[in-house]
Amino acid sequence: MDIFERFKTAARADWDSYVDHAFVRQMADGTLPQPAFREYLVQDYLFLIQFARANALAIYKSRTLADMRKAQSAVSAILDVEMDLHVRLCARWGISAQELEATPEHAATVAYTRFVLDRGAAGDLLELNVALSPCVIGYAEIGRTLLPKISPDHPYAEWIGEYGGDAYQEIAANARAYLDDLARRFMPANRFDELASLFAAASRLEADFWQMGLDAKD
Ligand SMILES: Cc1ncc(C[n+]2csc(CCO)c2C)c(N)n1
Repeated sequence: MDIFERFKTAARADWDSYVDHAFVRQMADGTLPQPAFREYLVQDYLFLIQFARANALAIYKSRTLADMRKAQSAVSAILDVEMDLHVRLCARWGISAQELEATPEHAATVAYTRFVLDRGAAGDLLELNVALSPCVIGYAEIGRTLLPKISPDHPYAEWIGEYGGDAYQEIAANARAYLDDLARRFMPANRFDELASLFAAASRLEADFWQMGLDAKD
């Protein structure tokens, strides 16, 4: 069992509240109201900006060039690829770049991203990567579960195809292997419980992020 599987098992209820959230179920069956998805998209843009900062923090927390390069490639993936993809997806949903820039962060966005940045700032490279892992790896799990259930004309096919597709599955598999490597290097047995509760907290904050979308009023 790799470390990610051990965290998931220890945090089962919180993990399920995230990957099996009502937002995800409604996205899967196509009943998710469009305003909920739009609210999610706008806040996810703001989330990604902070997520890039958290990966930049991982460069600073690294003590080897190999670790610095891992974090650097995550930063460039977000800044050079993911942000553009996201802005284009938003445009197809009628959300302009100006609207993305002008919208303030929702409390759920602030809570999640600043929690990750704070734990990362106070802790070591492993702690920061544990805080980031539900985000990176959870989306691959959700995409993989949803992809076989949808047809190409499904309203959320593009989002599901992105995260369920081979390219993203490989990114997440690499992140999972890297987390395992970090745990082998930096996690004595007596650190497991503390890191598992950090993993559980990040999973709950992901669930709250979905809930923010569902609570959106048009
Ligand atoms: C709330 C929220 N959680 C996770 C992701 C997934 N995610 C975040 S950054 C990134 C790119 C990794 O290189 C991916 C896939 C998201 N977008 N929004």
